[in-house]
Amino acid sequence: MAGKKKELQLQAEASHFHTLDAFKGKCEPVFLFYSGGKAVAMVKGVNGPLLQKTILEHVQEAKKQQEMGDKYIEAPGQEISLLESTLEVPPNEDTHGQEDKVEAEQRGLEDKEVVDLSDDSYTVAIIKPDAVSQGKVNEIKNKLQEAGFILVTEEQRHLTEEQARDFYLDQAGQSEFEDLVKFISSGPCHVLVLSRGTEVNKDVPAWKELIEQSDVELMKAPPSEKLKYQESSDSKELASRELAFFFPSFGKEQQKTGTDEAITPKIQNTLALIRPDLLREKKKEILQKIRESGFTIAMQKEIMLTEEQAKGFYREHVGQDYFPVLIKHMTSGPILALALTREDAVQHWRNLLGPKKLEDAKEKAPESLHAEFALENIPINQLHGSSSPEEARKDLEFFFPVEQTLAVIKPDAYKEHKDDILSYIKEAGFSISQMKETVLTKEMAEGFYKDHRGKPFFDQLVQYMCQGPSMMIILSKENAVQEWRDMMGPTDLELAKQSNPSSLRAQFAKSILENAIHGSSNVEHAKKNINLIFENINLE
Ligand SMILES: Nc1ncnc2c1ncn2[C@@H]1O[C@H](COP(=O)(O)OP(=O)(O)OP(=O)(O)O)[C@@H](O)[C@H]1O
Repeated sequence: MAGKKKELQLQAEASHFHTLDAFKGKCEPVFLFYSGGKAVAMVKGVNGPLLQKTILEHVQEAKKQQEMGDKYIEAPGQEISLLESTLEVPPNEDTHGQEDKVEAEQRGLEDKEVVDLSDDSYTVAIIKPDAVSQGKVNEIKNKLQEAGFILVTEEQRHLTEEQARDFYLDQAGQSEFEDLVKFISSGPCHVLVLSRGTEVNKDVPAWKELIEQSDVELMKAPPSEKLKYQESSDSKELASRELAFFFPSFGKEQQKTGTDEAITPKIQNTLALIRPDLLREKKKEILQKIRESGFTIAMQKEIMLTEEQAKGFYREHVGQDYFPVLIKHMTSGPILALALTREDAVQHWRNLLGPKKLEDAKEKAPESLHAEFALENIPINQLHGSSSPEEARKDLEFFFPVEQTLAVIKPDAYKEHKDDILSYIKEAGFSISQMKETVLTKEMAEGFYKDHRGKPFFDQLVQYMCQGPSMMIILSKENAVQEWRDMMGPTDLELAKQSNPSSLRAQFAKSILENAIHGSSNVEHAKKNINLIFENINLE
C-alpha cells in the first residue's frame, strides 16, 4: 500500500466462526482504520473504491504533515493500520475479528475525530456485575483514586448478550467465552474512564501493575473467578475502542468543558425522508446512494401521512408562504422515512443533500442529492434531513415511536426452541414488557385468528394453537411491529427458507401451518390481541 505497487487482499471467513451465527444476514463488514493507536476512520460495507480513497487520504495527510515537519513525526509507533475487519449489527453495535495491517510509509496522523491516547492519558475500567451487585463500586473507586487515578467519567451499563459478544469478540473461540458473555450481561457493569496522564501522576503504575499489587487486594480477582471483578484497557488501541464503545461522545464532552482533547468518532442516527413524487420515481437509486455514502439503514417505514400528521411534523413552518404546498406534497402519497446511522450522521446527510434551495443546489453543489434528484415542475425539494442531533431525536421519535407488538411462540416451537427464540429476541434489542405461558382455549384461538374463519386451514390452525402451552410476549422497541415481522420471516416455511434463511421461521417452522411464531401485523392488531391475552393491561 502507500504508493507502492503492492496489492492487499483480505479475506474474512466469517462463516467459520459459530459465535457469529446470530449475525448472519443482519450484518456487514466494517473496516476500522487505526493510526498510532487511535481510530481514525471507519468504512462500512465492502466498498473497494471508498476503502482505497480512505487509505490514500490518510497517507496523503501523513505525507503533508511530514513535509511540514510536524511534531507528530516524532511520535513513536505511529502507522496507519487497518486493524480490524469488523462485523456490524445496526444501529451502533459492532464486533471485530480478523486483524491485518496495511503498511504506510508515512507516519504521524493528526486526527480531530478521536480521543488522543498517545500519552496513555486514559484507560477504561469495567467493574463487572458481581462486584457491582456486592456494592463494591465506591470501594474500588476510592482505591483507584488513592492510587492516583483521576476519575474522568463513569456510567452504569447493563450490556445485552449481543453487546457483550461484540465487546469481547477478540476472545471468541476461547473456552470461557460463552461464560464470560453470560456473566458480563448478567447484571449492570460500572464503567470508569480514568486518567493518569498528568505530571503529578507520572509515577502511578499502569492499571495492570496496580492489579498485581497486593495492597489493592480488593481488585485482585481470585484465580477461580478470573472472569469476575473488574478489568481495564491494557493497550492504547483497546482503550480507544472501549472509550468509543461505552462513551461515544466522550471527546466532544471534553471539548465542551474546555480541555483540548480531540473528538471520538460519534455514531449518530438521523432521519431522512423521501417525499412521494421522488419515492415513486427513484427509490432504488436513492437507497443505493445512501448505502454508498456509508450509511446503514437502521429502520425504514413507508407511511402515508394524514394532513394533521404532516402539519404536526412541520409545525415550525406554519405561516411560511410555502407551507400549504409543502403539506399538499407531503400528503399526496406514501413517503419513505429512514433512520440512518453512521458517525456524524446528521452532518453527513445534510452535506450529501446540499443546499436547500434548488437553484443554489444546482449552481453550487451539482453533485448534491437535492440537485441530482430535483424534479421538474416541483418547487419542493424531495428529500429531508434533520438539522441537528436534537432535531434528529425528535424526528425519529415522530416516525419511529416505541411500539408494542405481540409475539407468540406457538406450542411446538415453545416446547422445542423456546430458549433459542428468546435469545434472538434479546439480541435484537427488544425489551420484553410482559410474558406469560398460556394454553389457548378453542374459543380464544378462534377469536385470535377470527379473520381466517372460513379458510380451508382454519380448523387445523385452531387445533394447532391449542395443542399445548404457548409463550405470549409483549415486545417493545422503536418500529417493533415491523421489526418483529422481519425477524419472523414469511408465513410460508419454503418461502422463508428461500428469501430469508436466517429468519426465525426458516429456522424453527415445520410447515406453512406449523410456523413456530406469530407477530401482530400492525399496531392496531397488536393492541387488540395484547388486550385479549393480557386482560386489563395498561400499555402506558
Ligand atoms: N395456506 C395456508 N395453509 C396452512 N396454514 C396457513 C396458511 N396460511 C396461513 N396459515 C396459518 O395461519 C396463520 C395466520 O396466517 P396469516 O396470513 O395471518 O400469517 P402471518 O401473519 O404470517 O402469521 P401470524 O398471524 O401467525 O403471525 C399462519 O401463521 C399459519 O399458521
